[in-house]
Amino acid sequence: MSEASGAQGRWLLLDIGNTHTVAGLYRADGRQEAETRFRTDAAATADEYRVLLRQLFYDRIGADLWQVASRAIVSTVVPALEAVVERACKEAPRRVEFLSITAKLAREFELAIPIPDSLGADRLANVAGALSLVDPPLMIVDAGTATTFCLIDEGRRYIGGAIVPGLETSWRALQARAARLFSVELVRPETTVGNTTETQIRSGVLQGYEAMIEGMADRLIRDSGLSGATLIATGGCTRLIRLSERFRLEPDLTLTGLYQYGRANG
Ligand SMILES: Nc1ncnc2c1ncn2[C@@H]1O[C@H](COP(=O)(O)OP(=O)(O)OP(=O)(O)O)[C@@H](O)[C@H]1O
Ligand SMILES: CC(C)(CO)[C@@H](O)C(=O)NCCC(=O)O
Ligand SMILES: [K+]
Repeated sequence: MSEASGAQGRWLLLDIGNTHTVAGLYRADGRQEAETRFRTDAAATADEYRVLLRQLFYDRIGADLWQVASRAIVSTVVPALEAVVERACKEAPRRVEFLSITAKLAREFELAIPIPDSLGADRLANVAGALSLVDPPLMIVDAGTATTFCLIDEGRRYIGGAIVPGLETSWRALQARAARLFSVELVRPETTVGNTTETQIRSGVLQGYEAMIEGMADRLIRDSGLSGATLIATGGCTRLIRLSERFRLEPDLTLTGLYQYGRANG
């Protein structure tokens, strides 16, 4: 078998968030070969997506993504980009099957909520990913543009959670409204007691956010009755803060879930 044909049948996994898109190239056996991250542009065209993805992956795998990918599995929380990425796949030089995560697809958990279609595709993927790693009950926190919490009970039922403005989202909102506050590099301070504007911002924005996540986790577990739940954390913001040891960090959780959806569907 030639090198080129040996590298076919890869799965392109795309987690399109409101701020960033994470793209992974996976083998059908679940092994990750490459990952890349770029800004989400809700106005991007199918041609732009195809070229951008080809370039980003060429740097990592030294091959043309569109020659090696056989399918694309996509979670998007930006509705306009679903059709765009589907077209990018359709117009690729070789056939790339397109699968978009919705509440209607086959999955290995139940959605025990009144409006299943309203749940973000990234959260569906997170639940699928978490269940492939640990036994329920479990709670997921994903800290991005928004910070989402998802609760899954012992019977593999998603029962609900919470949505909180993201760390950077809330800090930017405050900067826009407070005339005397200025931008600082978000480096975590060891103490919550700041004695300059700069150190107080670092304390409040970073340690304050940790306190929110730790406190919300306690309340969600208390109110759901899911005592003993395993706590899983993901999202780029988890790099800026330090959560307690009870959180298991899984940076690739959403991609892992997209892979699980791919296995359950086709
Ligand atoms: N690979 C990375 N290297 C350094 N910092 C990162 C990285 N990924 C994320 N971050 C930091 O974490 C923040 C949030 O990242 P993440 O990608 O999870 O969320 P987002 O892009 O803000 O949201 P969304 O996933 O909703 O688009 C970023 O703004 C950045 O400060
Ligand atoms: C909450 C976000 C923005 C997090 O990315 C996304 O999952 C979303 O748009 N969700 C829709 C609302 C919901 O999940 O209930
Ligand atoms: K995300």
